[in-house]
Amino acid sequence: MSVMESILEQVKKRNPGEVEFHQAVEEVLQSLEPVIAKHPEFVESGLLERFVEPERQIMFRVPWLDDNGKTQVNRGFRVQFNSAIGPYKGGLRFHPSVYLGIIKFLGFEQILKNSLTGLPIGGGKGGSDFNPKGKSDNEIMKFCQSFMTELYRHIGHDLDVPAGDIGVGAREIGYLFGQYKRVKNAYEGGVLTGKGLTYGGSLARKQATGFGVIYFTNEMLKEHGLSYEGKTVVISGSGNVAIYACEKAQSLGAKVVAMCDSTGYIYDKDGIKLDTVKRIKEVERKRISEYVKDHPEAEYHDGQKGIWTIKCDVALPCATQNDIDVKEAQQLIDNGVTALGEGANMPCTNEAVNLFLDNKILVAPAKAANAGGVATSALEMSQNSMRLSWTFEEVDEKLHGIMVNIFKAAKDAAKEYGMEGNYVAGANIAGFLKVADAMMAQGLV
Ligand SMILES: NC(=O)C1=CN([C@@H]2O[C@H](COP(=O)(O)OP(=O)(O)OC[C@H]3O[C@@H](n4cnc5c(N)ncnc54)[C@H](O)[C@@H]3O)[C@@H](O)[C@H]2O)C=CC1
Ligand SMILES: O=C(O)CCC(=O)C(=O)O
Repeated sequence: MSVMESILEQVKKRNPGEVEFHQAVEEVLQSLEPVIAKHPEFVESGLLERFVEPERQIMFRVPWLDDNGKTQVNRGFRVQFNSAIGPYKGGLRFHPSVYLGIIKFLGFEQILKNSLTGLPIGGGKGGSDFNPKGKSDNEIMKFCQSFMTELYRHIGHDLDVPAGDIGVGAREIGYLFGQYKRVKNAYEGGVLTGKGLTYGGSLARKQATGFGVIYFTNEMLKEHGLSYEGKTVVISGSGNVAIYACEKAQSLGAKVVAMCDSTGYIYDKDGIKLDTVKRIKEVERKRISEYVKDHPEAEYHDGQKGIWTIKCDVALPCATQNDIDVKEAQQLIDNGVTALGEGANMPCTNEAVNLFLDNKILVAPAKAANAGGVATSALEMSQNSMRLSWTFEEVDEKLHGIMVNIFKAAKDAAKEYGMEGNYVAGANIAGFLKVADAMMAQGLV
């Protein structure tokens, strides 16, 4: 049994049933085979065994009263995975599917993603199995207050800095920040990112992940003599990442023809009218099916997976994990897809990614392509420390520069390790080397 196989076996044994975490670890370990061959000291020092084991995992009860005065109990999580290069940093996800395995896979991916940004941030992730869908504002606030009443003792601007993810946007961050300030009796702006603009948030954070996906994929397309101009694009999701990926792709001349939510997808052959999607999702918080009321020429279809049967040049999964399996990947390939940009975290199964790569489809991996969000969170932390605010253009320019650098790092690492054009392996290797170097320097901790 190889070193990597035995580490993966150990991960499966130690974390039974946490299939998403196993999947994320397996994918990364595979890419690191050539790194280990070049760096036997990583094996000798047991670095990989430490790399796949979170530094700390916190699970807690979150009791709250619903609008009927009934007690509800959810479970809260924060996995502080790796602090070799900076304080733990990563979002909070509120979704009924959340359990320790999901948070652990997200925290693990966050280590490498945050390293790729070139900024001093370690990896962590948190969340709850709380379902915000259908809850009143009052219930969301009560839940957030109860969640923070426990979480506050585990976070801090030099310790662990949460932000948003699925189900956690500006509204939730506001309630979480308010409660943190109250229980700590201190205004510590840098303890959360994704804050509102009136209390320490950064311009362009809202747009950053989606814009970053397009900046990264655009670099990848350019490298292969292509561009977004005139390309047909399909985007899964209609949340924060999907909306701003759509906006930037459209501004580069692409035609985005489809988007979805967890119930179904819309197909507008003339191009999605993004203002309508923003109103439905950001203001009214309704279903994507509402779109066809404004645009009867468009189609709505129940079931979200059907979106991948639509012919496109570029596919951008921006919803959730394992959205694209082998079946959907094959449909995209048969329909002539050229490039895939992962906006969501781990939106493709490992088998689907390998199928794309075997068919010479360009793949922009999530850890690199969606790193613009956390990078801009780190820029928000910098502004909080300096007690000043940059303009939208300043932040956007820095974000663009970061995404260009990440592409170059992934490209160069892939080439150096004999896998030219494989940005999946390149991103894993480039992200890992920095963390591994810091872990070696810091000794057995
Ligand atoms: N918000 C951020 O800054 C970042 C988010 N991400 C990732 O991007 C993805 C989307 O996150 P956000 O846009 O922030 O969340 P969001 O809560 O704003 O939107 C989530 C979207 O995904 C859809 N969705 C959720 N579960 C689904 C399912 N089972 N099937 C189909 N669609 C589903 C929702 O309907 C919604 O359109 C997630 O994988 C998240 O981890 C990655 C980097 C940063
Ligand atoms: O902005 C952040 O700190 C985290 C964003 C996030 O959760 C992610 O990159 O997946």
